[in-house]
Amino acid sequence: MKISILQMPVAFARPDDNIKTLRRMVAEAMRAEPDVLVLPELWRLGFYPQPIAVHADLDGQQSRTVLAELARTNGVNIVGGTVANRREGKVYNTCYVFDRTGTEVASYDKAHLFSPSGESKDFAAGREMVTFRLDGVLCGVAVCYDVRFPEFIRKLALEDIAVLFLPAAWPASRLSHWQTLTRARAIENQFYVIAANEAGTDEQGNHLAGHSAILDPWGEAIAEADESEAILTARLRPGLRQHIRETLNVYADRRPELY
Ligand SMILES: O=C(O)CCC(=O)C(=O)O
Repeated sequence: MKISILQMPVAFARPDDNIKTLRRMVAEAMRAEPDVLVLPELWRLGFYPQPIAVHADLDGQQSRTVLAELARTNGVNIVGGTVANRREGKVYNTCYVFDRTGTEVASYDKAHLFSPSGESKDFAAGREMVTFRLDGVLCGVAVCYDVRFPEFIRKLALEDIAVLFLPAAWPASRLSHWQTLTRARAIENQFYVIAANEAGTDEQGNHLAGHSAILDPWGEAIAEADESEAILTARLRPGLRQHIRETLNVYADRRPELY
């Protein structure tokens, strides 16, 4: 499986400009013939204009239409970052996933909302973990702040996912946390982590960390971006996870009766 992360620079509260950037970057990324494209968190708006209910995409319709079309016309799977979407009077921070035919195969509402920035007041929290298959590979998704909750990620790991997608809008001021936590989740769970962050500084002065990375199940970054706009591509090795688990099998040595 070949994966390309689109480390997008996001224009604050300007969906049409962001959709243009997305289309440009998808066209460029497709030259490497990836199997999966991965977008960052809140790529349509930035993190995040208020009141969010006014800016949010109604039931994700605009975003889902664009993502489904890009998946279908390019014949590529898309893990669509996240989109603020309004449904039943609430706003969720949701990741939509599409297969190569443009069919939506999963959607995940971010479960842990970042209270320091007020996200937990403005958004409603998801209530479910989500797994899905892309080209037959079992995958899971978590969003940004979710990475700070290892018990949540471990639950996804116990579903036996091979790849964790992690769209984010992670600030530059906590870059070391981003790098450490994403790597730790890959090492402790022995799966691939596809950490897809935004790039640049938006009009509100939010300085995003960039540094998207593709981490293998040994915790090595097989591809890593710097701070600026980037398309980051790497091929996952199908046998590596199995090999690592045969060498150092933390799953066999767990003591769940103690915790
Ligand atoms: O956990 C952090 O430091 C950043 C989290 C965040 O920005 C988010 O969840 O959107």
